[in-house]
Amino acid sequence: MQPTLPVLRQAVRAAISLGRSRATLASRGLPLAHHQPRPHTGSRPFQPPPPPPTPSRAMATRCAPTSLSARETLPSSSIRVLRTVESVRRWRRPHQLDQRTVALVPTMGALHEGHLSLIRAAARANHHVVVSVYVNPAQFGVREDLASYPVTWAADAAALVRLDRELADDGHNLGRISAVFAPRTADMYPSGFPGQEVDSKGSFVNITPVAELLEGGSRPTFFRGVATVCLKLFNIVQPDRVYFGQKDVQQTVVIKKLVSDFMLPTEVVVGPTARAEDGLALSSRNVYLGERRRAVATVLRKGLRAAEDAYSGGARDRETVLGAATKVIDGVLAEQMALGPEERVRFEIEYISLADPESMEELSVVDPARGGILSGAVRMLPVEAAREGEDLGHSGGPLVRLIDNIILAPAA
Ligand SMILES: Nc1ncnc2c1ncn2[C@@H]1O[C@H](COP(=O)(O)OP(=O)(O)OP(=O)(O)O)[C@@H](O)[C@H]1O
Ligand SMILES: CC(C)(CO)[C@@H](O)C(=O)[O-]
Ligand code: BAL
Repeated sequence: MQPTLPVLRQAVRAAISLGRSRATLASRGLPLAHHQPRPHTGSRPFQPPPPPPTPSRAMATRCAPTSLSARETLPSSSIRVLRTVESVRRWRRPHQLDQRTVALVPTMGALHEGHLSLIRAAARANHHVVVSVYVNPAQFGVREDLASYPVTWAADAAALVRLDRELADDGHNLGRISAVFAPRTADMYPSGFPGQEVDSKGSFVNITPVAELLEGGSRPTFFRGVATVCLKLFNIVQPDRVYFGQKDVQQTVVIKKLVSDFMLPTEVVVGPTARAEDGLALSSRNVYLGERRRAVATVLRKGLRAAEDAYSGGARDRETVLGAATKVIDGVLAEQMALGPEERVRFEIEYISLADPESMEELSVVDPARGGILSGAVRMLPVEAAREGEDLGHSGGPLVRLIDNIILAPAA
């Protein structure tokens, strides 16, 4: 049975006014989008590491050591492909001695312009850029669809080679892409993969309370997995700088705390959110929307922009700032629900937040000297009735969860 407009409206309001991390309508499962691997067309295929297994302790410890050529590179490029901790350490050592700066851009692959913008920023300011491509099972909840997370190795390799050429041709960069680090789970979790359950035992990094809020409320093991894998990556690569995207704003807060609380000798650089022309934040998951849902997926961005406008217009209190977002989101919902099942798009706002930029705690009033973070998550529900020949997105258009945010900068 599908929720009625008033019920959906009420859920949006409830989530906003209570600052909760889940709307009451939202179910707890978080299916991630499915993926069709793209065929490789090049003559020297980039051999990907095995796709992420559905991890189990037994599987992670059973994996055989990788035996690959010592000097593997991406096709037609000098970009080294490093697969083991030891190979990164060997690559890294001379750069420590010759005082060349090394930047790390951690990714889960399925590269898009957002990732590339981070790599460009890293190349501008560092001698060497290492891009890690690793779908970290520990940050996926047990009900999330780790097995079908997009894995596009050949396309990622081609994108990195293209970008590296662009960086070489542009005289303004200090460095280029020197290496891709694509490890296996057995290498990243040498004691055996600890599992994805909330009560899994293992060596974890917990950055609380920030990791429990908002995204962490919806995805209870998410930031534990992110902080743990990032600490591993930082220890392996020993980067002078690490680059993260503002799109995952709470992740940047968690990483900054990780770096400062564990005295890691690296600088955290946050790159702006790369967006499509209509403002939708680029995300690996957008390909699963299909044209109909893609057109409405900007609803979160529109709501956040309205809240930002309210703030710019002088509003400081939560009700007025977030009320502006609710009004816009309600309007989009009303428009959609007036349409028939073959035309409309259904969505659920999971949360809309106005939070402190350092703690991510909800604010009732914004102190302009500190600023704030407007953020939200929307669940784009599968279409109810497909039109004849309609392209519903990759894998038939599953539920897609999207996030976005706007930083309310502190007054100068
Ligand atoms: N649109 C974007 N603009 C800038 N940075 C981005 C953008 N999208 C992702 N990033 C950053 O790229 C890094 C790797 O992110 P990730 O590989 O998870 O991509 P993603 O598109 O966010 O995928 P997902 O759909 O799983 O959220 C993170 O630091 C993330 O914040
Ligand atoms: C930082 C990260 C690569 C850790 O797996 C991931 O959370 C991501 O892609 O944002
Ligand atoms: N960009 C965040 C990675 C994730 O959603 O798991």
